[in-house]
Amino acid sequence: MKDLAHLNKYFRKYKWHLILGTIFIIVSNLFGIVPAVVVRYSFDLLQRSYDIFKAFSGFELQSETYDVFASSIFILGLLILISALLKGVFMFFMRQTIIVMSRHIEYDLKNEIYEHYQSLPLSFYRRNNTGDLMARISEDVSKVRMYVGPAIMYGISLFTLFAMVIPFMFSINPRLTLYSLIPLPLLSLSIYFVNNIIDKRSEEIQKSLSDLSTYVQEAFSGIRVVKAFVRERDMDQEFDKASENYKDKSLKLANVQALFFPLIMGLIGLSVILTVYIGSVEVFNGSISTGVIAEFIIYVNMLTWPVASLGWITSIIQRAAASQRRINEFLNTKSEIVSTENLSREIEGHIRFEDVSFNYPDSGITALKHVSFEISPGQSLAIIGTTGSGKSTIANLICRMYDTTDGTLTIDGEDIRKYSLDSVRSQIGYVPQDVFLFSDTIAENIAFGADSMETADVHKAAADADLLENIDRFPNGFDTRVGERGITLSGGQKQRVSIARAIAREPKILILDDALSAVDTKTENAILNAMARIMKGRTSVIISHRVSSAKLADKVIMLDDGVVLESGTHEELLARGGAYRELHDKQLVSESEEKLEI
Ligand SMILES: Nc1ncnc2c1ncn2[C@@H]1O[C@H](COP(=O)(O)OP(=O)(O)OP(=O)(O)O)[C@@H](O)[C@H]1O
Repeated sequence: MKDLAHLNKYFRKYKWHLILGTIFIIVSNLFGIVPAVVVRYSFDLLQRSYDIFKAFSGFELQSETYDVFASSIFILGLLILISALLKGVFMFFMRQTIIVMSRHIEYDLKNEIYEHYQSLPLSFYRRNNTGDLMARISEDVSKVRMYVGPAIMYGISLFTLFAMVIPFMFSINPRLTLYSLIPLPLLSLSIYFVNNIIDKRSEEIQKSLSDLSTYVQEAFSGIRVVKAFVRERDMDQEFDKASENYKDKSLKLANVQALFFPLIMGLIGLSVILTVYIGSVEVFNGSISTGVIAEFIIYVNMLTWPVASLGWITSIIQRAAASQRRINEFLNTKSEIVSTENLSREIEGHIRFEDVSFNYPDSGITALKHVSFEISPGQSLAIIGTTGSGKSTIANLICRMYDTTDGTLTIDGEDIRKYSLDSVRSQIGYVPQDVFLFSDTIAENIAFGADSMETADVHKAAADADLLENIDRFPNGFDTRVGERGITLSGGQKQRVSIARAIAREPKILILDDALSAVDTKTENAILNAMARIMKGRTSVIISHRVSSAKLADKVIMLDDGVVLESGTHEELLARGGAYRELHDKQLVSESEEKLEI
């Protein structure tokens, strides 16, 4: 329950909704009680009028007695109608305040979680899967909303109604009150249990539905592989299985739901029978009038729903507490990547790694061992190495996705930790290894890195990334939508959109992480030449498996298993005749073989 305390700040924020809502609940309950009292008066009036009516039998006055009775009943009926109307009006206000408050809190909480997610480091995203992140911001928040909305509303209503009605009933007749209320706790308990079963089964359904959608999503994003390997029938059968599982779970839920209403109706019926029986005994004893029986039946009906909702409210609160616990778990996760001095300034692009070692926090893998190198402002550095040698890790450290385990990384002579994260990252153009495009237009994808960008700048970036010719061939040009994750573009086109996005923001440091792997050597050369022009006065880091990417760089370092094997210029390394030379010769041979095959 203490987990729900996180929401108190929101109750404070929306205190007027809560206070007004409570007042509306009390007033609407008051207007609910009035008809019951009026019904008692009406019954008693009927009894007395009938006695008088009989006594005047055969006299002229008899019809007058009837007229008086009829007009009194009319007024009482009108009173009931007005009370019902006013109750309805105040119920409307009650929902307009409390349920509206719950929607505001839901909105605020979602924003709070989303904002917090964004501040968390990459390691957090590696530890938690996307499904879990999404579930906490959608399903868990919805469960919490049920607590701040309906549960609070029905809880206050229940409390105020009990406080008003039960003492009133006792003041009329304690024995009848006790008997008519006996089945109600039973009702509350059974609803609590049935509701728990319903919730558990609903959760199972939710889980099988999410399995089903994950399956479908994966099947469609991998549709190329599915078709190429002719696995459609197999995938069909798998879908059938997942779908059947969902159907079975839904049928099981329908069984319990079918029990819900008969149970409530049965217990209400029991209360009414007890009220009529004990009420009749009391009438015979002369302690109450018959009108009280009718009045009590109304009270029992009035109390039934709130009592029934007690079981429901309890299970909502339990579930909300569990959901809020999960949400708090994420909200209490703090990012260890924080700025020490919030330094925010324009950088020149001087990067220095000093004896840097790095272990990935989750796997414990040592990706870099005592790495040292330096890039002066405006210089370009190529990092060449085999798979898993630690090249992307260097890019991750420069973008401050992680902090070094040992050694220091400085930018313009200042430890990278001193800079504000936004300040560093906004001056870096990063082209990641696994290109990610948003399902938007090409122009929007290129302009993504800036708050606003002129069309001319978008076109210039596309031209520099050697993309213009391709775009001109699309019927909608820059307004071509790239489909989910860029499915409508070729691998090389996607890479070049990603490069255009990075250079469009005119970064001080540009990092290309194996960004030219999907383009041929000719395009690679064209892009690198354009890059040399654009990056004049800016620092660039070109990560690649291919020696051909290193030719134009001012400096080259060769990595192997997290260690810098060789460093120098392309020519120096070739002349040295070491590992770089070996790789160069091997790649030269395979390239000429490829050309021969063509
Ligand atoms: N997020 C991660 N969590 C744990 N270990 C990682 C993570 N990313 C990379 N590694 C490990 O760190 C080592 C270096 O990986 P890195 O991605 O830097 O290599 P790379 O040289 O860029 O390889 P490639 O050229 O294949 O992309 C590898 O052994 C890899 O398994």
